[in-house]
Amino acid sequence: MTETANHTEGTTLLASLKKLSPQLKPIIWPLIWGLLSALAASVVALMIPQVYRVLVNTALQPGNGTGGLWVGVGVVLGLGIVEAGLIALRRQFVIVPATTVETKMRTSFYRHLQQLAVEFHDRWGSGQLLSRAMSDLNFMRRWMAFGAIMLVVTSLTVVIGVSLMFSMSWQLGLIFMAAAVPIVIFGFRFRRAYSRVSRRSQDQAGDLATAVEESVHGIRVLKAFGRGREALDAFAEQAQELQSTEILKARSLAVFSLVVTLLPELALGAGLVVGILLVSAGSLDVGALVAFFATAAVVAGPVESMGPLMAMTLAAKTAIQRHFEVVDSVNTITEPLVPQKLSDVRGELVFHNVHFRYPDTADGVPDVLNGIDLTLRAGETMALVGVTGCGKSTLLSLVPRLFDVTSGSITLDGTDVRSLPLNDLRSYVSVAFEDTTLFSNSVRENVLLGAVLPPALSAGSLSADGVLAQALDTAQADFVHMLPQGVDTLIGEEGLSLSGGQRQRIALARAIAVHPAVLVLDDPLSALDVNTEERVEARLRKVLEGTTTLIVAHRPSTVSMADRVALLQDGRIAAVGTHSELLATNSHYRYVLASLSEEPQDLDSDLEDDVDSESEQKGNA
Ligand SMILES: Nc1ncnc2c1ncn2[C@@H]1O[C@H](COP(=O)(O)OP(=O)(O)OP(=O)(O)O)[C@@H](O)[C@H]1O
Repeated sequence: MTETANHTEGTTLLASLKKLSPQLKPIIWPLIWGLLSALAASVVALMIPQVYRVLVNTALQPGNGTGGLWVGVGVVLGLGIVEAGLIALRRQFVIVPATTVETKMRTSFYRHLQQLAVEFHDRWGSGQLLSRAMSDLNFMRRWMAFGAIMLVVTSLTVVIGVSLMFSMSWQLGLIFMAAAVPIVIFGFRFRRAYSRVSRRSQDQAGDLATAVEESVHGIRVLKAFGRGREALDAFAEQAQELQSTEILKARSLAVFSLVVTLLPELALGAGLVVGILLVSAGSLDVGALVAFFATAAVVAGPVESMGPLMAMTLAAKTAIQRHFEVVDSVNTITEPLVPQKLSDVRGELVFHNVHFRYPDTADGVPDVLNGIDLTLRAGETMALVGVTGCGKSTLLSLVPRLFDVTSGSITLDGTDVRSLPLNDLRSYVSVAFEDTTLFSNSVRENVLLGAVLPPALSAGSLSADGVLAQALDTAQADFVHMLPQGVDTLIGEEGLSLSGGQRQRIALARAIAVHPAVLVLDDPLSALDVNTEERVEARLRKVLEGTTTLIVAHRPSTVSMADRVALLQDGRIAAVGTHSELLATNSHYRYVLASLSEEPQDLDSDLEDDVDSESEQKGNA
């Protein structure tokens, strides 16, 4: 299930701006200067018709010399240059502050996403988060730097311009104003309809981004099952829905723009007739008539831009809402109020009557974990066994607090894991999952992701290269040395493709490189062939001596490397003992073991073995 639109319709623009105010505060002065520059540019533009008025009434009158005319032309030219300069100044004032705010908001959005619990990410589609991090913030920046300023300036320009028009002729001014009444009424209706459709289009764009992300991520599955056609059809349908919304949005804006352009034009047409009648009746001079229409031409620009500016403002309002829906999401995995420090971590891990249920579990369904009591002695390796779906991965995810227990507690050396600072806990507990995620980085960076490296390492400890080599060796990931640039080869999504087994071994090396006190392994060897697994286990046993290890086992060979085995059944630990003890005494254990899967094949690893043996033979020859 993915979260898409938490519609917060009814939120006013003012409320949205209030949310944005902490971000706007530091740049308020550049924004004000930008606004003043834009306003000054508009005032200068409105002064030009007044020069025309003087020119028509004086310099252009018969008998006057050309001197006044040239002065007038010079003034108009000068005002034009000043107007252009002021427009450039507005950009200069706002560009850097607005992009700085955008970058800061994007970074804090990303930081918040990282801090939010896994439970949040389970609910939200990645495309929704992507579109909020990218296009919504882009909208906001463009609105801050341009839309908001121009909306204020445009409104003021219209007010000043219309006042000037009234001062030249109140009759013509009234005719022009008559057009404003239907525009205002229509504007209110437009605002409500456009807000709704703008929200829909931004949400649909997010869903579409999720669809692209999912199909790119799962391209192999789609191809293997020949479902490309269906995926394309579903995508095309979604894209068409977005297209319909965009058309609706554009139509709504087009109608509004038509109204705000057409009505003033009609009013001006009527005004021209009345104006000529007024001039011929001697109650208006020609200069004032010329200036009236020149001012109307200046005012027409801002009036026409009202539609797009309103649309931009409403889109920005939606973008602000969408942004804060994520930023205001409460992090359920929080730092302890009174953090406790562990001075020397031994690694004794105890589960005390642990209960857990996923937040969206239906009423009446029992807890996934229903009273887990389990003790892992410091340094011991314990395998966790149970039928599929019984909650093994869930149990493991509670140790590094990817989820928190619903009740009960988990202690590390007697301290509740919820009392430890999260960073400390996650440096004591290292995890490798069956589904491996590698980042678009070099092998080196992937493996050393969580490792504590010099100068933080104490004297006598391994260098970064030493840690890397040891981790790769333990995880039997020596194949990386055969990659084009060795450990500096780019892997992950944008790098070299690796086999499932190779990916698992790098992920295992990453967990080992941390040198944790507690290692939590969620079936990380599932894609390895038996020979490689045996070699990995032999190395692991040596390197991880003294490391408490909890390993989910799906194969008898994994179970056999453990000191003890815990059997998970119906949300509880049904039995704990050595492999042979449980085999002898527990029928459910025998049943689970018998149902464990056949050994998978890591074909690349076989190939590596072939290459290894070939090179050995060549070496011997
Ligand atoms: N994020 C989640 N939200 C809701 N329910 C979940 C979530 N993850 C797992 N579950 C449910 O919790 C139960 C236990 O799942 P879990 O993955 O822990 O089992 P498992 O024993 O590790 O299974 P397997 O051996 O197949 O890996 C399952 O019924 C599963 O559907």
